[in-house]
Amino acid sequence: RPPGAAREPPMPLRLPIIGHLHLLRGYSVPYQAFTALKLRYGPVVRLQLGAVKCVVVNGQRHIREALVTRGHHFDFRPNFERYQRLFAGNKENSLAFCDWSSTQKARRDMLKAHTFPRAFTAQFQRLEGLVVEETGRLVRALSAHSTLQLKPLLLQTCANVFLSHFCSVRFGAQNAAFLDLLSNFDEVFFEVNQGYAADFLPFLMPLHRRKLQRLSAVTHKIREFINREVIGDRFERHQPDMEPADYLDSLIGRVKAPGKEPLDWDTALFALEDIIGGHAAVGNFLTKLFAFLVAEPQVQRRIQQEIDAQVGVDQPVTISHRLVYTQAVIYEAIRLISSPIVPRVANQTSELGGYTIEKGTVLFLNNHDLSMSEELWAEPQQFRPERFIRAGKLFKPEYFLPFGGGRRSCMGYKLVQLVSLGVVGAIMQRFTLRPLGGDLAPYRVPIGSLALPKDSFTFQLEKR
Ligand code: HEM
Repeated sequence: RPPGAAREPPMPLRLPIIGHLHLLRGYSVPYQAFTALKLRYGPVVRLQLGAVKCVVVNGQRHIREALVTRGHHFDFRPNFERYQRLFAGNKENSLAFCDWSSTQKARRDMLKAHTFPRAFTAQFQRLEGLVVEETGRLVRALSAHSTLQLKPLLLQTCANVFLSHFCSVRFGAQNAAFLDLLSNFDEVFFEVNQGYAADFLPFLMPLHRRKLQRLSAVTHKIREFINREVIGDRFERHQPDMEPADYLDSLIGRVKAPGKEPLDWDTALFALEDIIGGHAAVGNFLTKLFAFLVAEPQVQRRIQQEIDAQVGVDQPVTISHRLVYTQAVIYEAIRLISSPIVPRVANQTSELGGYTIEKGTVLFLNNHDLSMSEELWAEPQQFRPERFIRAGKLFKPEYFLPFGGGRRSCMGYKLVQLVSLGVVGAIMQRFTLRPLGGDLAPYRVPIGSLALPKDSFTFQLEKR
C-alpha cells in the first residue's frame, strides 16, 4: 500500500457462506453485537454478512463523518430483496429505503414545509388546532375505560392527526375500513423494522414467501383505501393556480405542473403513503413511552405538576406549550428505545476514520452505543429525563442522534416531538397510568426498534 493511502478496516475471522452473521447472534438487542466488535477491533469494523459487504461504525466522531462530513458518499440504502418486494418491486418508490437521487431531493424539499412547520405560521396553528381536537377525542374515549390497550387508540389519534394535516381528512373510530387501514399500516411498519438473515443470504428468501405475499396484499389494500377514501376526486378537481391546502395538494400540483424535476403520479402516491404511514412510528413510540411511565410514577407526577402549573386543568395542552420536563421525557424514551439509524450504503469508494470503504458497502451506524454508553450517560439504563435539562432549558447533547443526520436524516422528527407532546400532555393532564394488578413484569419495553407487536400492554387508567 502506498504511504498515506487508506487501509481496509479490521475484520474478524469469517466463516464460509455466512461470513460473520454468527457474530450477531445471542444479543437481546442486535446492535449490542456492534458494541462488542468495537471493544475488540476498534471504531470501524469490516464484516461480511452472508453475501453483503458491511462496515460497522461506532462513536460520535465516525458516525458524524458518515452522516454529515462525507454524507454525500454514504447516501444510498441497502438493496435488500425484501425492500424491493415491499415497495411494488422497486425500493426506489420508498422515501426511506431508496438510494439518493434528484427525485429523492425533490421529494424531501417538497415535504419539508409540511413536516417541519415553523412556529407562529398559519400551518403550525392549523396543526396545533387539530392535535388539540384529536387528543380531546382521545381523552373522551379513554374516559369510558378503566383498563385498556392504549396502542389501538394511540394509532387512531396519530393517524387522524397525520391524515388531517397532510390530506385534510379524518375517519371515525367506528369506520371498519379505517381500522383495517391502521392494522395494515402497523403490520408493514413492524415488518420494515425487522432484520432477517435472508436479507444477507438471499437463498433463504423462499422461507419468507408466504409472509411477503401477505404483505403484498396488505400494501395493496392500503393503496386502495388511500385512493378511494383519501384522494377521491381531488386529482381531477385540482386547479393549476390554486394555493396548496396540504401536502396532497402539493403532490398533485407537482405532478400536473412538473418543474425542473418531474414527478409521476405513482411515485407521488408512494410518497404520500409513506408519510401517512409515519403515524405508525409515533403510535408505536408513544405506546412504549407509556409503558416506561407505568414503572415511573414519580415521572408521571412531575409531568402532571408541570402541566398543572403551566396549563391548568381547564385548558387543553397544546404543541406550543413550553413543557420542558415533558419534552425531556419524550427524549428519554427515544434514547432508551435506541432504534437504529436506517443503514446507509457507500455510493462510491470513499474513506471513513482513515479507512477505505468500498463502493456498495452497507454501513451500520451504531447509535445504540451512542444512546446507551456509560461513557456518555450517567446510569444509562435508568429512566432519567433530567439528563436532557440544563439551566431549566431542554438540552440535546450532540452525541444524541436518534434521528440520524445529514441529507438522509429523518423527515418526521419534528412531528414526532410535537404530536408526542400533545398526546402525552393530554393523557397526563387527565389520568395516571398504573400497572394492571400492580405487576410491572409485563411492562418490559422491547428496545432496539420502535415497532411493537399488535397486542401490546394493557394499562390501568386512574382519573385525576
Ligand atoms: C420516534 C420516531 C422516529 C424515529 C426514532 C425516527 C428515526 C429515523 C432515523 C434514524 C432515520 C434514518 C436517518 C438517517 O439515515 O440519517 C429516519 C429516516 C426517515 N424518517 Fe424517521 N423516525 C421516526 C419517525 C418518523 C415519522 C413520524 C416520519 C414521518 C412523518 C418519519 C419519516 C422519515 C423518513 C421519510 C425517513 C427517510 C429519509 C431519507 O432517507 O431521506 N420518521 N427516521
